Amino acid sequence: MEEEKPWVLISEVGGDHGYLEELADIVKQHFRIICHKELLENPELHGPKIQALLNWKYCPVVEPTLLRLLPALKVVASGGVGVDHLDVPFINSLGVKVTNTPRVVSDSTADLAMGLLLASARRILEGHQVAIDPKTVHIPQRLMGVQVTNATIGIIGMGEIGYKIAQRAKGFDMKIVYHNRRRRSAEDERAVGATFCQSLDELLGTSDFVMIAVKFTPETRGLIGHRELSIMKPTATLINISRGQVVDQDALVEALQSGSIQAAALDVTHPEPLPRSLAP
Ligand SMILES: O=CC(=O)O
Repeated sequence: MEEEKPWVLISEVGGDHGYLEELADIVKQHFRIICHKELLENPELHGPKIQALLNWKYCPVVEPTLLRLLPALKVVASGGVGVDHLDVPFINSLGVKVTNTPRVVSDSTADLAMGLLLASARRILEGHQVAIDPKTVHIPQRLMGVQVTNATIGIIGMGEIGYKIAQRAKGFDMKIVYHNRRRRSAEDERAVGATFCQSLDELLGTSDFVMIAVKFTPETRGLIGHRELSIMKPTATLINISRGQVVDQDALVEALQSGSIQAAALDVTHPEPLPRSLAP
């Protein structure tokens, strides 16, 4: 019976930040869904029934004022790996657990990382522009791009996703170097042909593609700034699949404008989306 299902709060079904109908239908098999708007219409009535809150990075729903309306809440279940959009200590202090979905998105994130690398190296977006806009001047040499085969990829952060990127890079005959808090086992290194760089600077100075795959933490905030970008080769590309805040964005814009690096391929920015003035 519907009444017996536990109540779960989600932002909305549909809309910009909401759940797709078909996903909400899966949730409905196990839960009674209540949306944010419905809760706020009568928080005294609905708030105490809610035991779970479904969330993900783009869902700006978990604030202290909201959580205080939910005395029976047991879990905030966040889709994806990163939980940096949540104040985990505060949520835990209310006796509420926070869960995420590690591993589920690792393959697709590694695929995307390679997609960005290839799109940038092979000028796929520029080629698309030429194909769809007859006014674009077609200078074939501009679309020649840079070679991926035999180029060096430097992976910063060799966790689950970083390692999967290395596996893919091996398939492209790339030379792989990496920097990580902990060195991977000799067996892991051998399997993908990766060489450990004790120093980040060494990786930055030798890589044609610098791939940022670190977790976003206070230690990795601003990891790549003016100094780090200045060490990179002028022909190098920076790829970021971590979080926008890992890179000093002003420094990156400057490095690109001055030609101190060649290109950047970004899955993440800060803020997201970028204001029109900064968007490419
Ligand atoms: O950005 C996506 C994630 O953290 O899973």
